[in-house]
Amino acid sequence: MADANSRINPELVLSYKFPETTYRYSERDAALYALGVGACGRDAVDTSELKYVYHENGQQFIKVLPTFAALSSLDSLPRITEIPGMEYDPRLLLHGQQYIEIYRPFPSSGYLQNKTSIAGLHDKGKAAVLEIETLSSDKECGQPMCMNRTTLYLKGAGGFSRTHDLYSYSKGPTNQIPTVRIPQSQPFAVFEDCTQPSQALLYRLSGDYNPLHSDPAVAKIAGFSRPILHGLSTLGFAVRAIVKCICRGDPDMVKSISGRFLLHVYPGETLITEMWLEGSRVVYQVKVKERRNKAVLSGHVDLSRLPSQL
Ligand SMILES: CCC/C=C/C(=O)SCCNC(=O)CCNC(=O)[C@H](O)C(C)(C)COP(=O)([O-])OP(=O)([O-])OC[C@H]1O[C@@H](n2cnc3c(N)ncnc32)[C@H](O)[C@@H]1OP(=O)([O-])[O-]
Repeated sequence: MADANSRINPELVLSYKFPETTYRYSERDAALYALGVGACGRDAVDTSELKYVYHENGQQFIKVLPTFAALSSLDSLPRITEIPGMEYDPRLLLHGQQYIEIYRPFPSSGYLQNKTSIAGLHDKGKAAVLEIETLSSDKECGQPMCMNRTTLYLKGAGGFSRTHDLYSYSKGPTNQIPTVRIPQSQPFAVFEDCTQPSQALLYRLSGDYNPLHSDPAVAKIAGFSRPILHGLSTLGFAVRAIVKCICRGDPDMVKSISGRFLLHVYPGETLITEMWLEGSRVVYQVKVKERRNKAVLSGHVDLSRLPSQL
């Protein structure tokens, strides 16, 4: 049920129109982001990852990781505090899911135009689930670059339905990402990676300054023993592992990404990404080694093609 700080009026919320925004990024932003999702974190001369942070071997531009596409939508998210009819406790907000479609590889710098809308609102009783969709296009030529659907899980903000049936609105039939079915078979590949104790402090410089990831007092109020890692950083680790192990290091093969955050990650923990191939779809799950291999993220990544030597 809703807590004292929460009250949601679905009609008012759904009538809200986000203003269009722009997002300009440079090669420095792309490199900083790559470090925030662990590129070269274990090996500063990793030949398959230097390209994300450095002009390796005379390469003219750095390469951009596919999950960088999620950053273009971040600007609109703080606006949800301004949505009329959307009263909730922002300290209890968690990132529930992320879905990204990539229409063209991101160049190492760019200028994007964002159109954002509400794609879903659901009453889960103990929580409200809000889905925000952002279509990003190249500001100069108008070509679509990517689409992000961000699902926010607002603890304590449920209980706003006016009938017995729980309120549920979706712009499309499949907005919410169901939990993926993890195959029983041995994974095709497994990749282990360490997040750094300072990982969230580094990742936040890519644009998500929520104090849940940096302030011990705020983390305690939200129910965590210390600041937790951004969900999008964990997702970045997972997709980087898939690019490394399945795409043979080619980030441009990634067409779409979906992920559901199942449990928080503490910076400094070890992430084990398991991957299964189902045609050109990679089903994956991420576990935390230090917490008895508990699953923290699962989802799938669709590839435009498979590498020839798989
Ligand atoms: C982006 C800006 C801010 C960034 C912040 C961060 O990075 S925070 C760091 C990154 N994020 C994190 O660290 C968050 C990690 N995740 C968690 O802590 C937990 O999964 C939880 C608290 C989100 C939900 O746990 P729980 O035990 O309270 O939930 P339950 O199993 O009892 O299900 C209740 C209902 O909700 C549904 N539902 C469930 N999960 C999700 C989901 N993820 N997503 C969407 N929906 C979800 C489920 O289907 C069910 O609906 P149904 O089927 O009845 O219609």
